Amino acid sequence: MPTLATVLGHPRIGIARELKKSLEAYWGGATPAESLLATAQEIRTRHWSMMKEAGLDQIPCNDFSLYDHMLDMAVTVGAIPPRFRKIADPLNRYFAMARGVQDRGAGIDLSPLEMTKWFDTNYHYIVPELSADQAFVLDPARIAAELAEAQALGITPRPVLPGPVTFLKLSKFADDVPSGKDTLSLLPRLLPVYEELLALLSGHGVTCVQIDEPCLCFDLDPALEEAYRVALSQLGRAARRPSLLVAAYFGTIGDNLRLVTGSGCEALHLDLVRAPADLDAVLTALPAGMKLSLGVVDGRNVWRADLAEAHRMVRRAVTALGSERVMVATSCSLLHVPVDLDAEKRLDPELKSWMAFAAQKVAEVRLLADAAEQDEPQGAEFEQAGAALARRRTAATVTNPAVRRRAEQVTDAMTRRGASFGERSARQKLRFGLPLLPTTTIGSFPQSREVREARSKWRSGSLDGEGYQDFLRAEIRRCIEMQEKLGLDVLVHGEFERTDMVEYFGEQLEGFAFTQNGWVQSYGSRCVKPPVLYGDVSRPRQMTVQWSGYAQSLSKRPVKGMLTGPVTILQWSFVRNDQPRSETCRQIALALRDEVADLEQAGVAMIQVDEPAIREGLPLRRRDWGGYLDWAVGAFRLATAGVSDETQIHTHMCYSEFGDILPSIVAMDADVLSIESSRSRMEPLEHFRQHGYPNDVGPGIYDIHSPRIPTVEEMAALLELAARVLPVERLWVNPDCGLKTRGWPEIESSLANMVQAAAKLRSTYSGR
Ligand SMILES: CN1c2c(nc(N)[nH]c2=O)NC[C@@H]1CNc1ccc(C(=O)N[C@@H](CCC(=O)N[C@@H](CCC(=O)N[C@@H](CCC(=O)O)C(=O)O)C(=O)O)C(=O)O)cc1
Ligand SMILES: N[C@@H](CCS)C(=O)O
Ligand SMILES: [Zn+2]
Repeated sequence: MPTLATVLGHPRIGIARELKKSLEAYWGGATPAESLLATAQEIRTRHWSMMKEAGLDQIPCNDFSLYDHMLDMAVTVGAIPPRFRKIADPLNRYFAMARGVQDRGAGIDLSPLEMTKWFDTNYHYIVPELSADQAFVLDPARIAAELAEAQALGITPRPVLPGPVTFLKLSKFADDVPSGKDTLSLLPRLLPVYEELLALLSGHGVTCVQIDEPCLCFDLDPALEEAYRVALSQLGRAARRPSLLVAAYFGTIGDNLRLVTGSGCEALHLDLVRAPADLDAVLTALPAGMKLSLGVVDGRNVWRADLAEAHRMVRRAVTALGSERVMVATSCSLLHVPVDLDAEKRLDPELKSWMAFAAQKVAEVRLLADAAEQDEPQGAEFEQAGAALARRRTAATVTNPAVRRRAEQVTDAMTRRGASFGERSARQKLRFGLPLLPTTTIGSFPQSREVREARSKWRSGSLDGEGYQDFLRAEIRRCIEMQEKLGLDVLVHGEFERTDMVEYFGEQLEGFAFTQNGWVQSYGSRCVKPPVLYGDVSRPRQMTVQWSGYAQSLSKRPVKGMLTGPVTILQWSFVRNDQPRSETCRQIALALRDEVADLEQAGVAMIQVDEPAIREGLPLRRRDWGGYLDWAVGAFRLATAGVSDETQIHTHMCYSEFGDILPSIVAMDADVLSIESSRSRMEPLEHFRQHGYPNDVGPGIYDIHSPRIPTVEEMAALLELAARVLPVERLWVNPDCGLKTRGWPEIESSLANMVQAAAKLRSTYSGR
């Protein structure tokens, strides 16, 4: 049998974000469920047909989702939290779990499930919420329907399931379950449902199922290791089942390899882009008869594969195992890359020749599988790929000698503020004269339809540069007036000029390129278009001074300058893979350092440098954390430490648990740190207390992910909790994150309540 070609999953939003548009139309009541379901089916059909035509041997199914694949699995195994069970319609219930429901007239207020980062990616999954005595019941309707759809197209579908251990490890218990209980304890109850599902799939003619177990790339504690031992061998022994491909990705499987090799499962997938050294280890350890799927085409980036290098790996595997035991695959699901490079009409042709999106990666996988028997791969495709790579390695557009010289000259002193936080804080207090518990926001205000339309008109030429600038200045003015009216103490300009907090900065910097359709799902219907960082980074002009400077000129209150930090720009871009990420990050930091200096020079006395992605960038293995955190914290400090002691540096983080990297957050030495904390009822602050976090903190008290308007009382209660944990003199009052996804009326009410909540606490604490 020849070497098979496959991928681990496909993007699902559609090249023109059809799923996003259809979802939002359905949620807004503009279209019925049937039209959403029809769009979803069209997208699936198009993608399956494309993969079939490209000649993939096994094609993923059940990797599609209307919102999120972890939420889908929760529904499939019947993990529906009690508060949603009274919603009879399955689709309404599904979206209620994802987004919450509030109908004040009807007295309904259901908070959604939590959402958090999917490993070290910018994708957010819905966290399944389990009860202490959780029972699991199979609901195979969706999987079976999707399978039938795929089979009707004449393809060989390979259903993809989040594996039972990863599913439980990434789940949480509901708040009323006493802490200390491990979700893995539910494994004995969950496994029979997986067995039942496998039997059902087998009955429907499925020959292979992909069990996604990216948690195999973590360091396993004894409980997790035991869970793997039990789960994989129990599934391996299951009586009636298709063959099982256990997929580990996003890192090295390392020693955890033995948990799969000893399991009785038929195949193992490894991420050989992240962990090329795993190949040798697996070739000696793989039991006779077990197949190996080689993740040699990068599912996390947009660069064309080094086909010669990938081919060498395939050859090593084929020589050791025989071609029938080898599959060629992408390193992980293609969820993290855009759909088709051919749709890009404006990219520089040379840069484009270095790149590959999902459709091109599918072709690369096929090509490599076809060449598996050849010692020297032949053909135009291999030659073209080699030539493009050679040109990329020597391209003048990639290297900027001045940037390199400057990066080499960075000194430790450049990463240190002049005075200690205590001294800086005293000077800043004198300068700003802020009240106890100062109120502020995180930066963005609604990206309304008008804002998006104005930008769209400017981009298409129907609004000229001056008109667009006037429009943005009017938005800023309105935003400043509104914040003054609400009584906020520290203002922001509102970020109306940004499409996105990374794309905007990429657009201002040299070394980045942009796509027209390079959308990647971030969560639910929300997408991002990561810029492509291909060369040395420099700042040809000021990026934000005109907006922040203008905003500051409108008010006597301080207006925070607003930048995205170097690690977040790096993390949320498609980054060059021809030099270490640390080097690229340092270049971005230097460009930001210049912007920070210009803001300060322009009279902007508070500057916020957002780093929401710092935790996300953490490698899966703990032994790699120190190296990453050193350069990541160093880059933030390099970007921010050039200012005077009287200039106040803020930073902001969200979407992640920060407890385990607190020493590094302390080392960032920002004067003020705002964090997301309202949904977890200030839980993160306990870590801050334990570690003695020394600088100012703004714990979010307003959940901006939900349209519901928090009351004065509930926000005051959250502040009260915060004040019990940290000194009130070091607390700020703010929402969890930016307000760009919200509407004006709801934020006016919410912020008014937030200001009142601060006033309430201020009167309690100021006399003490
Ligand atoms: C803070 N977050 C971010 C992450 N990653 C980023 N790269 N950026 C982030 O901000 N990761 C963690 C979180 C994730 N959160 C979000 C929140 C919201 C979005 C979001 O709303 N995305 C938008 C796309 C934003 C954008 O680029 N907009 C463009 C294009 C707008 C558009 O669709 N235009 C229309 C025409 C105009 C119209 O009529 O409306 C069109 O092209 O058809 C812009 O503003 O110009 C989304 O739509 O999903 C993402 C992550
Ligand atoms: N300043 C940004 C941070 C988002 S994480 C915003 O307010 O949208
Ligand atoms: Zn945020």
